[in-house]
Amino acid sequence: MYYFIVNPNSRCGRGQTIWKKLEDTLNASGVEYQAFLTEKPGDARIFASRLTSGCKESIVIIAVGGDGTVNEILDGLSFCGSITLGYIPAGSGNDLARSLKLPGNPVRCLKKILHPKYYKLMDYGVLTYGDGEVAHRRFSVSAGIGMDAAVCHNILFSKTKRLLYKFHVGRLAYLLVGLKQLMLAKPSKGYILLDGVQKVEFNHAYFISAHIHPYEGGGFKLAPDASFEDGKLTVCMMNTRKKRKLIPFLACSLLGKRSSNMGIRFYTCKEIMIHMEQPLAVHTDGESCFCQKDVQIHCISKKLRVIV
Ligand SMILES: Nc1ncnc2c1ncn2[C@@H]1O[C@H](COP(=O)(O)OP(=O)(O)OP(=O)(O)O)[C@@H](O)[C@H]1O
Repeated sequence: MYYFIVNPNSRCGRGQTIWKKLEDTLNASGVEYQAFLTEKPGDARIFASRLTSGCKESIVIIAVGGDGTVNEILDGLSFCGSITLGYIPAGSGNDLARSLKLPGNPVRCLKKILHPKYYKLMDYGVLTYGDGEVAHRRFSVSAGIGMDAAVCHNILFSKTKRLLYKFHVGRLAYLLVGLKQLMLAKPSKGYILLDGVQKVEFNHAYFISAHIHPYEGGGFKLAPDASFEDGKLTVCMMNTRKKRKLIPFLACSLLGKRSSNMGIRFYTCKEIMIHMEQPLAVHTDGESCFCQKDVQIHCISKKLRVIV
């Protein structure tokens, strides 16, 4: 039995069309499946939780949607028995699919899942935040604080994105929101603590992102060396006095090239504590974790079995 968790609203409604095609293929192939369609944010987490809590048997869950849908599913999983995750990208950014090199065609992706040849044990990250009540949120691709998260927050509630998708230029929304946030962005003082021992202070950080996979924000290769199988986070920190230095860095990232920008620093660690002097936007896989001054992020090694 295959369990599908589908976000019909992903890519501004394209998820619904993609699911129709997948349903036709599934019905024609005669495989046994059950589908759960989300109606609102948070539903994918509830479905994943219901399917896995207390389940000691092997289970295959297939996510149909964007990185946000995978994020919610991962966040809802109870690792009681053996869980295998299949993923059919139907979102706007699809950074996980890009990194795993999954087929762009949803039906081809489905066939790959129904006849799997390769599996990978993937790391995932956990972000911890909150002063009084501490909250945890898992992520599969990346988590960040600062400008990158502000872009994600803005995109989540953007009306322009929906309009641009109607004209098939949805990715332009990321660029426009990115430019707006670039103009608004203010650097912050603070420090990071790597693996509880290495403290690094900074005065002009625009964002700090911790990666399991190299991409973020719909194709920005912020952490080219990130590996999802090394049990570690690759941390990317943009710390510069000159805001204009962000432009060549982001342009190189979008082109998938390595930047020689002096303001960018990379670290590898199992866990990181980030302190910012003022509350800044925080995201996990593009999903909002509100504004925070302090967050902790750690990596769980090779826990999630994924069909690739
Ligand atoms: N039925 C629904 N209606 C409205 N929002 C939904 C629904 N189901 C899920 N969501 C929310 O939609 C958001 C985005 O979903 P998702 O990431 O799958 O698509 P996307 O934003 O198009 O893709 P990407 O994250 O790859 O850019 C998530 O925050 C999720 O909680």
